[in-house]
Amino acid sequence: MNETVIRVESAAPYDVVIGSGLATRLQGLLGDSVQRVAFLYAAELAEQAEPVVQELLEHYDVLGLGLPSGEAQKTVAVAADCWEALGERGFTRSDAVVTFGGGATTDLGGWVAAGWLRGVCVVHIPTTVLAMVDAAVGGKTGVNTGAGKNLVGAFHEPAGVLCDLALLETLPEADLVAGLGEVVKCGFIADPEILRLVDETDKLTADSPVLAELVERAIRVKAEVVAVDLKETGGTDGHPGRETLNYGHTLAHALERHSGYSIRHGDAVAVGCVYAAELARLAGVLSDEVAARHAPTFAKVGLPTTVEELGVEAGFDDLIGAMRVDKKARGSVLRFLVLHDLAVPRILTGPSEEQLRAAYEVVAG
Ligand SMILES: NC(=O)c1ccc[n+]([C@@H]2O[C@H](COP(=O)([O-])OP(=O)(O)OC[C@H]3O[C@@H](n4cnc5c(N)ncnc54)[C@H](O)[C@@H]3O)[C@@H](O)[C@H]2O)c1
Ligand SMILES: O=C(O)C(=O)C[C@@H](O)[C@H](O)[C@H](O)COP(=O)(O)O
Ligand SMILES: [Zn+2]
Repeated sequence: MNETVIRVESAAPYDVVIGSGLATRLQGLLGDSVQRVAFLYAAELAEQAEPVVQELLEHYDVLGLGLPSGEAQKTVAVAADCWEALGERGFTRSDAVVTFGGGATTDLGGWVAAGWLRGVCVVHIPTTVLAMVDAAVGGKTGVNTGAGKNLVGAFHEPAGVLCDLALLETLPEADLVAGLGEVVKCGFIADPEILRLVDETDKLTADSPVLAELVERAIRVKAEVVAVDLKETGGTDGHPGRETLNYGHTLAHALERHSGYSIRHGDAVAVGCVYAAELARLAGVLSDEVAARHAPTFAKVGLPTTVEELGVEAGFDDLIGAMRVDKKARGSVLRFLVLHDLAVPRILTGPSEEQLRAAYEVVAG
């Protein structure tokens, strides 16, 4: 397969490489001064990780750390265990972390790298669609706390991201579909061609060329946004900057927390985007037509579009508390990323409780 390289033009630019059999790229990304590499991998992916481990063993002193499955690894305790292991092995600032797994692993592993000695080199090898198009790119790292999702973390950009599409062959269909939640999100916030491709394609599988194009397009959206506003301080000319990537996430994160993290992030994002579209329509800033395009497009790839389809039992009052710890909130004022049109993202500040509830009725199911 041909390689595609997308450069993230941030303060310390790095490449996102899309291709197959990319392990041999690691040495070039890690540089010559690295002696020790902590290889943080989703333990259930030990077999898929073997070629990467062999490559690392040829060049480095490797500390393998297998992590719990999925969201269970995104805790302060798991990160603390990793830091203890790095300490015992004498990791210095010239050593590095390599992650291998889905978004939960790149978030946790990225934060371990961000925290160790206040920041060491990290390279991500994402193994899910979601991690390739979103979590591994852009340097947001972190873990969950009792109050909610991703509440502790740091911005810590990788030295590179290696997206081996062949790894998607073992990804369960439900996880592949969930990853498309973030891809369709990118279609609405920035690249409507994504929506056209989704509307015109019947089934997206791991080996489909359309999937490869969607992955590439979504990475380009993310790379462009984080290059101009890494730390989410805001955009210019009314563009919300990095907060754009948070479309649908205010409700999504609250639903994830309420479910005890038993639902997939990408599924929750799909419902959250339908909610944000309805909220924007009720606030009078989005047309009926664009709002109505949301649910069918997410549903086209097999994503849920109501809370009922997500399998979560929650009323509005069960969720509003968690929505208030959303990072876009300021004091007691909620701020939502909404659209004024396709690819025209804006912030909606302080919608009324009546609007928040009315929009929820539409997605409740
Ligand atoms: N930092 C960011 O910018 C960012 C962006 C989006 C999402 N996220 C985070 O990413 C997480 C969701 O990531 P996810 O959807 O990748 O889920 P995940 O990391 O929980 O992975 C889902 C499951 O798939 C398994 N898996 C991964 N790759 C596989 C493969 N190739 N074959 C077979 N099984 C495989 C994992 O081990 C896990 O059990 C959430 O915690 C979310 O908050 C972060
Ligand atoms: O990269 C970003 O910025 C995003 O908002 C991308 C989201 O898809 C991702 O889920 C992110 O982790 C959410 O960020 P958070 O700051 O709300 O935790
Ligand atoms: Zn997300």
